[in-house]
Amino acid sequence: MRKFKTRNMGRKFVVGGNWKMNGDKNTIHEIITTLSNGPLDPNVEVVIGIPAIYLAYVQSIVPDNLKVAAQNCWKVEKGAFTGEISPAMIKDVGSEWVILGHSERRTIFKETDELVAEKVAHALATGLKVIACIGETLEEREAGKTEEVVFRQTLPLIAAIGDNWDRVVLAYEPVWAIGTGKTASPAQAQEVHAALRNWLVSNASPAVAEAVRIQYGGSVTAANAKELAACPDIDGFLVGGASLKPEFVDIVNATM
Ligand SMILES: O=C(CO)COP(=O)(O)O
Repeated sequence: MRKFKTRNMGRKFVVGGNWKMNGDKNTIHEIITTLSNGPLDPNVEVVIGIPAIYLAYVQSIVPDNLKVAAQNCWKVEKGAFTGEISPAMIKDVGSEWVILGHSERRTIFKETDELVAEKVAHALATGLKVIACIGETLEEREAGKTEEVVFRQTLPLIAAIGDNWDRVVLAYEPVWAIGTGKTASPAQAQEVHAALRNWLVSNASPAVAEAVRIQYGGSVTAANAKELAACPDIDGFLVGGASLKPEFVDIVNATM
C-alpha cells in the first residue's frame, strides 16, 4: 500500500478535472474505474467536471471520495431558458459543485464578468460549491495587464460570494496556457496567485485571503504538477486534457 502524508497547511489541496465536451459512456466508465482504483491521496479534495448530460450517470457510479461538478449553469432556478441547466437540477441529481466563468465560456459564449458573478451568486444561494475561473489572454499578459485583468474579473465575484467564501475555490487559468502545452512556470503562476491573495486582503478580507484556495489551470500534467504544487500560494489544480487520462491520479497525488 502507498503511504499518504498529511500536508501541513490550512488550505486543503483541491484538484479539479474539467472534462470539457469529452467522453462517452464507455470512456467515462474507464476513467471512473481508474480513479476508483487510484489510490488517491485522501488529504486531497477531488472534483471532476462532467458534461451535463452525463452528470446523473457519473453520480451513479462514482466512489464517495470523488465529487462531481457541472461545467456551467444558468442564473435562475427554472423557466423558459431552452438548453440551459440550473443549480437546482445539478443539486437534484446529487452533484455538489459547478465550474463557472471558464475562459471557454467567457470567450466562445461571450460570458461577461457580470454574468459570471450572477451565476456564482445564484449557484451559491442554491447551496452548490463553486469553482470560479479567471485568467488573462496572451495579448493581455504581453501588454502587462495580467493583474489588472485578474482583479477586474474577480471584483464582481466579491459581492456575489458575500459570506459564502467557504464554498468557493478560485481557479487561475491563464488562457494562453490552456490546451496549448505551454504551462505557466511555477514562478509565473505563484506570482499571480500571491498578487491575487494580496488583493483579496483589502478587497474581501484578510481572513478570506488566507483561507481561500486558488487552483492553477493550464496544461497541468503529471510531469509538471509536483513543481507547481510546491508553490506556497498554489492550492490545487484545474486540469483539462490530463484529467481524461490515468495520469490524473498522479496529479491528484502531486503533494505527497
Ligand atoms: O481549461 C483547463 C481546465 O479548466 C485547462 O485545460 P488543459 O489542462 O487541457 O490545458
